[in-house]
Amino acid sequence: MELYDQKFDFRDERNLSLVMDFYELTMSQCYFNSKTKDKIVTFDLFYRKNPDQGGYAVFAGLEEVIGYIQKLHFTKEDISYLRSLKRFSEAFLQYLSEFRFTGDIYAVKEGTPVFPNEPLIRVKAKLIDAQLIETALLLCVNHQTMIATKARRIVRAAGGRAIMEFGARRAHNFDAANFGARAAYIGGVAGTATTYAGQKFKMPVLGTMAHSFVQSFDSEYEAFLTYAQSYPESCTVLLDTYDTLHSGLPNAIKVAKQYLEPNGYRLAGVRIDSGDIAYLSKKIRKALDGAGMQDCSIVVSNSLDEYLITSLISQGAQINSMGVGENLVCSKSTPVFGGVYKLSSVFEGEKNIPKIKVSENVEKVTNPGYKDLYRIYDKESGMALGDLMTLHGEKIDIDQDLTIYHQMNSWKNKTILGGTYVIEDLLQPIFINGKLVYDAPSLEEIREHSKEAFTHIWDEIQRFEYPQTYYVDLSKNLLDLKLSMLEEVKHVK
Ligand SMILES: Nc1ncnc2c1ncn2[C@@H]1O[C@H](COP(=O)(O)OP(=O)(O)OP(=O)(O)O)[C@@H](O)[C@H]1O
Ligand SMILES: O=P(O)(O)OC[C@H]1O[C@H](OP(=O)(O)OP(=O)(O)O)[C@H](O)[C@@H]1O
Ligand SMILES: O=C(O)c1cccnc1
Repeated sequence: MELYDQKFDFRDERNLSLVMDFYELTMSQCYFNSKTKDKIVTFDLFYRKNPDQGGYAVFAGLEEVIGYIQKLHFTKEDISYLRSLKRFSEAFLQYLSEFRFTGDIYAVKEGTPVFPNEPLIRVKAKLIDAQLIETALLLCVNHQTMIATKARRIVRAAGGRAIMEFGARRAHNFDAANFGARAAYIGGVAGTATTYAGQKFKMPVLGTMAHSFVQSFDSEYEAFLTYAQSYPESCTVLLDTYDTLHSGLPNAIKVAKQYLEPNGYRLAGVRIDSGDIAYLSKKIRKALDGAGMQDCSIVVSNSLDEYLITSLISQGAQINSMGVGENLVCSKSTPVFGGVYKLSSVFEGEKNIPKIKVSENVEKVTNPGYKDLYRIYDKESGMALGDLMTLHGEKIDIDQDLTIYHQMNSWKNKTILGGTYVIEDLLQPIFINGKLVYDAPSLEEIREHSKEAFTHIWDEIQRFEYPQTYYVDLSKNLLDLKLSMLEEVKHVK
């Protein structure tokens, strides 16, 4: 079988099959030894809390999930290693050596705004197949969704000013830098400083210059001039190596006037990387404008995040674009996205038996059953009214009134009048019987989809402070099932 039977922007040639928690393998051997081996089950991947007390997340990481599943196989070396652990029978190792994922996977499109407790990925597969992919699914989705969400927040704060992703040097490792750049692009940044990400994911690469460049010349002027001579059409100089206002700025203007402009070019930009950004940027704007350089951009950087950016803009800082590193690529304020993967049902022949995970903490009680997920839009405004989980196969007639229920309480419900709404099936087929059926969009298309999808989400959901909670509701059938299962569990206890 071809490792990749689909065109992707990025192909990871590494064999990452064993990037799985050891218990996936030990449990799978138990399934193999028991009659549960070929049992068909369903799992949901979902998360419980929005990052940064925000109102949403941006789903990302699916393409890497697809790549992993397509390639998932155990090589001779993998099998030898597993044998050396003395935990696995020869029969099971033989089974693993022929293993390929054979199940169905449905998922939300990358870039889609998503909300707590709804299935972002739904797996229907043999128990072993569904178990073995758990770690990779969570790893890819948790990382990239976290970064895409952070990027979206930073881009929103920037209010139309371009954000450059500068994080590779602070990223936790190579993959975090590259996939972080990819996810940031989905979240709306203009490009990345990480050249590899540009090459592999076909996203724009951007950048200015470092302090070391300026330091390496005898004078700051000479450094700026040398750079301008090499890149007369796209020269952005760094002002703060010695003294932003008294050395960097006059030298930048001097290079513009004495070299660039006489040769028919303009100084593209100046970057500030320390000091009081609001104060300095205002002074710099005034000086540049006074020198007839209204088109020269002011780029700022220095541990920026969505809150600092909001503050700088409210202080009247004169900023055209920003470089953001550590707070974006490490999602410093919310460094973990808590996606989980829970069993939701088991098939016995054609019969589907819903399963629930109970917790003292009401928020941690899972939504049972093999489910579908719909987004409901107001027909007139096009705005999303909420998301609805139903039992798989429940039909929604958009000409009829639709009552949607809170995830725990039947008295908290809302009826949407028939004819006033439209629905979107959010779970797209990705794999059917192990075969990839998804025509993966390009990264550019994913980014566009994300931007467009957010125009349907009310601003009240997207704001940073105390955002409104987006409705993620249940159909009556699903709520009744959940409540009756909770009652049953109470009796069992
Ligand atoms: N006007 C401002 N309002 C709020 N925060 C600001 C403003 N100007 C700069 N900042 C932020 O304050 C922090 C200042 O960082 P820091 O204390 O390291 O000073 P610095 O200017 O970077 O000094 P250094 O010369 O050591 O680089 C940065 O995160 C920066 O983005
Ligand atoms: O602050 P962040 O949001 O993480 O953005 C990246 C930072 O990395 C660079 O600094 P660094 O001191 O590493 O190198 P430099 O000499 O190029 O400034 C750059 O100047 C930014 O300040
Ligand atoms: O191009 C830049 O200015 C840049 C890139 C990475 C980190 N800091 C700055």
